[in-house]
Amino acid sequence: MKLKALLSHLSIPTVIEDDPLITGITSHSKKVKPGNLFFAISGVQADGHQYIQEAFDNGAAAVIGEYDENIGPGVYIYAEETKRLLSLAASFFYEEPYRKHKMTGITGTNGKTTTSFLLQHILHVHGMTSALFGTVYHYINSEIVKSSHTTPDPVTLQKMLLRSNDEVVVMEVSSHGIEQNRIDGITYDQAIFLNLTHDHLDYHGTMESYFLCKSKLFSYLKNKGTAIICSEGEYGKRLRDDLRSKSDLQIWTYGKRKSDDFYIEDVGIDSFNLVHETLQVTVSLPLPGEYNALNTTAAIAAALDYGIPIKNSVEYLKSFAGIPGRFEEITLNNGTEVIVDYAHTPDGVSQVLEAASKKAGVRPLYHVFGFRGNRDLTKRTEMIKISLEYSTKTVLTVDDLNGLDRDQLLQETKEAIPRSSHQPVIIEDRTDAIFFALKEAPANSVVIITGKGPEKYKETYNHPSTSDLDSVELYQTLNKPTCI
Ligand SMILES: CC(=O)N[C@H]1[C@@H](OP(=O)(O)OP(=O)(O)OC[C@H]2O[C@@H](n3ccc(=O)[nH]c3=O)[C@H](O)[C@@H]2O)O[C@H](CO)[C@@H](O)[C@@H]1O[C@H](C)C(=O)N[C@@H](C)C(=O)N[C@H](CCC(=O)O)C(=O)O
Ligand SMILES: Nc1ncnc2c1ncn2[C@@H]1O[C@H](COP(=O)(O)OP(=O)(O)OP(=O)(O)O)[C@@H](O)[C@H]1O
Repeated sequence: MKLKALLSHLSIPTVIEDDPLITGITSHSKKVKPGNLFFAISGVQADGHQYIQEAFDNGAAAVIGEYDENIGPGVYIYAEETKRLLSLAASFFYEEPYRKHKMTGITGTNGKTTTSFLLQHILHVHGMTSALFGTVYHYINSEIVKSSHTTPDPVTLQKMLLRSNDEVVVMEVSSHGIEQNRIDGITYDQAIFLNLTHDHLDYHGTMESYFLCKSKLFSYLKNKGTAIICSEGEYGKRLRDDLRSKSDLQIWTYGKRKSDDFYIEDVGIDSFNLVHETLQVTVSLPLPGEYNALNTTAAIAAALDYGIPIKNSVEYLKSFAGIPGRFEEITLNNGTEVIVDYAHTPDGVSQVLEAASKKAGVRPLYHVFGFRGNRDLTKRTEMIKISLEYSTKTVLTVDDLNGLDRDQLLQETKEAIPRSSHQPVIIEDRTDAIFFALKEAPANSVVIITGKGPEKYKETYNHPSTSDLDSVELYQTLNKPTCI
């Protein structure tokens, strides 16, 4: 593609003489290959304008930056909002690959992974191929691809859309992805709003700006595209009302009220009732908890929008095999049930502990969790309070240091503990904390470990490169009953 054609698409006015062939697009100077177009971006950690010389040294054909002065030895083009332009340029360069697919974007504080797995399962059993881009992994052309971001950077994202030959692409869309324009240059057929609760305030500052960011996903819908909105919670209702007043979208709500287009009732341990128009069906819960009845309903509604009858989806979900680290269960030799879950927000922890305590009934419930360094500090006290409320014993440990000093994270964790007669136990090493809970919990109890799900431990533990489930399995092995 020629540079001038690309600039014209981006509506960047310029009078340059050269019109070099652009061989690729990047915003990282070290990834520049000869003939690439480099976008200089001012980021959180670094300023791409400092690397323009390096980009030219590596063979950049041209650079687009936000400094209104000629920088470097080659073709430099001034433009505003290089983050947005990078995404638009990548989409145009790869010939708008979203057009090959039916595109689903899923956003919300919690439940994106769960809902995307449920929807993908329905699509597959129905015989539709689908890609999945998300936190646990990306899945393209029936192959698993490692995921470093929930919503990848724009160039990676456009390459993935190009590479995928799948009929549908189901994408988790994070608020970071929206805020950083990673999804610009994509138009969605359907978008799902799951919920909005306390998280990421270190990044968004206030719930209001977090909401405005999340709701922006719906401006990427095509004309008459479908908005599927959970109307539980104030933000879902607000989004529904905002969209109803100013768009020509098909808006479907789901929730616990009869006024919802998809209405759920009688959520039990194993099943719930779903009502849509004149149809009433009993749905077997693919995962425990009322929140999963809502996630399931979102997936069923999305599938219906793609032409899959509700009764079929309900049938297909009976063979759903679960999701790594989302209410993943293992039973110990002494009858104790262990649940590994990814809950890492106050709402997530509250929802999963409610489901776990229903499971436990009168049996003791032990909860092991910790916090990630350098992340939203303001949610921590609330999470500990919720844990103390539901659990017989709370064992606090460390999640990931994420660049923070271990002692500092422990100090911050201690400071987050609310005054209460019922206090948590603190055990620094995560594996030790898990072993402690498994040993201490009487036979036939329930132990829930939250925060990391399937992720491997990183820098902080005595058993690095294991996951919570690995630690539970290691405990089982070490405590095998001996046969006489
Ligand atoms: C805070 C944040 O989100 N940062 C993301 C952002 O980085 P940035 O633009 O601030 O980049 P930067 O590191 O400051 O560098 C600025 C520019 O200089 C360039 N540079 C830098 C160094 C160099 O040698 N040469 C060079 O050209 C960089 O390529 C970049 O263009 O854009 C990058 C490319 O898209 C992301 O990789 C990076 O994600 C960081 C690593 C990250 O951890 N992000 C997390 C918080 C995130 O995005 N998470 C969400 C899920 C959240 C959730 O729901 O839990 C996700 O979608 O994954
Ligand atoms: N609808 C929901 N409402 C509240 N909590 C939920 C909901 N769905 C899932 N959770 C909780 O949140 C945890 C994370 O779920 P999931 O991975 O599906 O969310 P996510 O939005 O993809 O999170 P992330 O983007 O951080 O990976 C689950 O393990 C569960 O404890």
